[in-house]
Amino acid sequence: MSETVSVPVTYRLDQLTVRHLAGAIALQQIDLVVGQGEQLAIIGPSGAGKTTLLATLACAHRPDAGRFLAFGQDPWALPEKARHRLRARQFLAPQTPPLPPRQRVVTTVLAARLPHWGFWRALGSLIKPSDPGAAHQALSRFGLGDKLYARVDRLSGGERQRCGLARLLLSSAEVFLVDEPLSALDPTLSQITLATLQQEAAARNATLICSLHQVDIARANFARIVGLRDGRVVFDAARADVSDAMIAALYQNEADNAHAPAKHETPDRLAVGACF
Ligand SMILES: Nc1ncnc2c1ncn2[C@@H]1O[C@H](COP(=O)(O)OP(=O)(O)OP(=O)(O)O)[C@@H](O)[C@H]1O
Repeated sequence: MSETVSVPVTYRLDQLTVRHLAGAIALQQIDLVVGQGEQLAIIGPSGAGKTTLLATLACAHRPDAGRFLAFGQDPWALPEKARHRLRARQFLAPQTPPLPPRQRVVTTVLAARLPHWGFWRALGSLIKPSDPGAAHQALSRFGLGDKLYARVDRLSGGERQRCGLARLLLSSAEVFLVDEPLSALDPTLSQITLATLQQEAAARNATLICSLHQVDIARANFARIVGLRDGRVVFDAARADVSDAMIAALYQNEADNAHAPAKHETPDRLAVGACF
């Protein structure tokens, strides 16, 4: 983000370092400024730190060093309740949303409204969905209108992923942090899904930060691209300034490592499944 443009800053990271519980550094010396309403893609090889960065921005993962401000505040200097309120302004959509398997889709999608409902309305909606029309509309935008009353565990992986994103539409979040939303989708659904996310973000001037493995899609659809590798920002540039050589360097040696086991594929993988 250009410092001369006077839009409110959603995130400011200065020399941020993040470790996982095991002690391994996942992000190091990250400098990043993201303005309200900006849309940017984070790309980089597997294990680069994309998911960790999104979790950190969502205030789900505490940094170890450096400065982190979300909406101008240091979330980790706030009391827990205030930090929770800050989290509620953001929607973190994980790659595999942790949806209750036996629930109907309509109930799952409407859960995005729970923070705004009182106890009795929330309880009542579990028995009789309180606004199925809104859930249907959100699902339809992701091509899932016919799944309103399906059970979550009868959905395909890609349907489940879009069901999680339909929740995002019903949230009141000012920031969408979306982790690999296209990983289980075919090319047509990928286009629909990304267009829906970008339109919704633009319509409510929400900040959209999306991690993507599809480099071509990132370059075609996002004005700003951040390249991460080994936990560091390799480039943070306008799309027009991202060259094929920069992309090649970002993914260099990926093919050599293709058969090595990913070191983060462990059962204790960061639990950032919540949508706030
Ligand atoms: N719970 C965890 N405990 C320890 N290390 C972890 C944990 N989760 C991730 N890591 C490590 O942190 C680094 C960044 O992982 P992260 O999942 O953020 O990368 P990524 O770019 O999202 O990868 P992918 O594209 O494969 O999803 C990796 O080295 C990974 O092994």
